[in-house]
Amino acid sequence: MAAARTDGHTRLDGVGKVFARAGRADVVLRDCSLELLPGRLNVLIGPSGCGKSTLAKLIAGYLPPSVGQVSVDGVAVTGPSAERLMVFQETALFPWMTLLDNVAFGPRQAGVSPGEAKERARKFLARVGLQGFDRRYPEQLSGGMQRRAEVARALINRPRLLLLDEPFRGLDHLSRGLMQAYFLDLFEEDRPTTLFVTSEVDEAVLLADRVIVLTHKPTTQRTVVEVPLPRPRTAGMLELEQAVRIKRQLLDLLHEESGKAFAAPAPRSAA
Ligand SMILES: Nc1ncnc2c1ncn2[C@@H]1O[C@H](COP(=O)(O)OP(=O)(O)OP(=O)(O)O)[C@@H](O)[C@H]1O
Repeated sequence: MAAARTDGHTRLDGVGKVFARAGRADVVLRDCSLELLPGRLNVLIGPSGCGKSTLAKLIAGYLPPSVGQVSVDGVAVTGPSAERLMVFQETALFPWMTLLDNVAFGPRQAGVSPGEAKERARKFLARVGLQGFDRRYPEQLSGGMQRRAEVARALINRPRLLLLDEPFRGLDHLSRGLMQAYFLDLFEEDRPTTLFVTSEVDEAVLLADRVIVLTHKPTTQRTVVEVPLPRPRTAGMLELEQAVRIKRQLLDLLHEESGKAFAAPAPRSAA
């Protein structure tokens, strides 16, 4: 296992996010302060609709905060950057490029020669079990394979920060398990600073070094739950007493926060 990366330290300080919807202010985040620790797999979990994707997009620089500041390694985030890469549920592979060209795209943009970029891309495709699929186009692959290619396409660039917004949502149980295993393998090799958004408690415990639990909307950090299970991780570890205990703790927190969401009146004021 390589040494963990030391960059990508991310902070949200007093962040608020308000959307205007049908003439009303929808306060999604309010006074939200939290940190993503470098070289660690930071998982973000919270009640349905609380603003997990919004938070990931603020860090990626796709959305500006209404108030407060987002910074990475002490530098304020003011827009998207190749140093902060985001993987979504929906495929973002270029449909007109082969898998190899899709994965080689980042290094090519960074000025790496075509031969070297393709060589590196082949290695990354092999690491996600897609050797032999170099010449296929995205539409010729299953959804799970497309997402594996996408994770390879992000990681090949060695971003300062890797953001994944429920990348395995909607996959069947077996495909999801396979994706998690490939992803763990990639993460444990390079230990990039990672934010992984999920709504699945099992997935959170299996992957995370630390789980950031969000409150109901208007959202802020409720608490951070450490997951001190050893690495490399395997799905079997979810049966360990320690894992079961953490899972129960997370479920209790989520039930509590989801319950509050039902009890709370619709927010009207700005953050
Ligand atoms: N671009 C936008 N314009 C207006 N409202 C938005 C926008 N993006 C998100 N919202 C609102 O912000 C709230 C939080 O949405 P978001 O998708 O961030 O939550 P989530 O926790 O990721 O949801 P889920 O659990 O369903 O994945 C929702 O009420 C949503 O309608």
